[in-house]
Amino acid sequence: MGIIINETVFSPSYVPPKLPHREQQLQQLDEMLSNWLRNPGNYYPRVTLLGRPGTGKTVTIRKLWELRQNEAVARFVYINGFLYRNFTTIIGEIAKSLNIPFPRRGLSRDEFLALLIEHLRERDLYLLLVLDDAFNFTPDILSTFIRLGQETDKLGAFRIALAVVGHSDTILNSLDPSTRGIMGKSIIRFTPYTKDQIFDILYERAQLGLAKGSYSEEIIQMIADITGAQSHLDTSRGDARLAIDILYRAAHIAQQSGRRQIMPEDVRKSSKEVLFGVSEEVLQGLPLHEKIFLLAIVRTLKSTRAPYVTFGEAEEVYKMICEEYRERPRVHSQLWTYLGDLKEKGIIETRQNKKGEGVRGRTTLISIGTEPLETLEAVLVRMINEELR
Ligand SMILES: Nc1ncnc2c1ncn2[C@@H]1O[C@H](COP(=O)(O)OP(=O)(O)OP(=O)(O)O)[C@@H](O)[C@H]1O
Repeated sequence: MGIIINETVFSPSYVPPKLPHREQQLQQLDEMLSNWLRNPGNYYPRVTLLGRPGTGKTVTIRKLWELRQNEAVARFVYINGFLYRNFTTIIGEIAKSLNIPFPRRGLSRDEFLALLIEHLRERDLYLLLVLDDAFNFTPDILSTFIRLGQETDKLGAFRIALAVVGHSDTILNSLDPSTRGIMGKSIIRFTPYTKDQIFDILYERAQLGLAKGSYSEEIIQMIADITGAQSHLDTSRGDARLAIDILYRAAHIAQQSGRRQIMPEDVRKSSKEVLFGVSEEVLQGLPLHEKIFLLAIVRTLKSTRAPYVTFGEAEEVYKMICEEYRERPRVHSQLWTYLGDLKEKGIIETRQNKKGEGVRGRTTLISIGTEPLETLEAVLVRMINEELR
């Protein structure tokens, strides 16, 4: 049996049974929408979901629908802004998902909109319209659909609830003030996932999709470390999609090589496929002893085949390499400075060990997640040799 036991778990449209760390957002959405979904028509609910890519906006709104669809009178209509950008394709797609016969062209925008509302009234349909990745729409088109929800039919019913999904406030700021006013302040924010949060998400996904025993907590942690944000304010990371992708690719690589377990090197390879690896220029710019220290980390990781090494282990190996090269080792505190710099440059990751990880006391654990060790070692050795020649 292979490592990946359920492919669908890794597909983009999959909605997992649980959404760790999105309980609050889900509840907010529920409060804003579920009454209307059950008993629509009296008002126009609208909400904006904002957050960086991969922070769970789409999956959270899909989850809300999954939870409420049985009791809902309204329908769910999902429009992806990457796929449908101009007015006629959007309105055509709405009609298609409601099974409404609709002319493709020949009407003005206002006529199309009036026709849609009329069809909704005739068939007594209500819809929760989700405009995902709405930054792909021009402000003009977005405004049109925001305003559409304000229209009532002949009987005075509001037929539409609207969820606009985007990456940042820019999407609202680009609207004219009165349309922005319609969306109001009902914004739900999705902050970048921290390392611990990504860990939880990945662990659940691994349990659902991978064979038992094919992954270790350390492997999951390793991926969480390279993809998770340092804090909720760190917007350069925190993308759950990327993390899941790396896990999937690593599983695939391990499976392809006929193994039953994912190894750290699989993670390095797969993350290199999706992240930018370490550039040679950055390596070249490091001081000689920072290079040697990095080489020590690489060699320790290689020889132990573990995802992490301790600072102490790396320091030992560093001293040995210095001896080889007949270099005087730099002092302990200098190595700490190097470590900080290597981390800053995204070449290594560090974290404090947790209890029971087989290391006594609190130690700093060092890992390299984005570059296969072989290549890194070869490049470093070449650079160090050149410098010492
Ligand atoms: N809290 C979570 N629990 C489990 N899986 C999650 C969670 N958040 C995100 N994911 C998963 O991460 C991936 C990306 O999530 P999603 O598509 O919802 O992100 P998004 O914020 O809509 O991103 P984008 O702005 O790029 O569209 C999906 O596979 C989703 O299932």
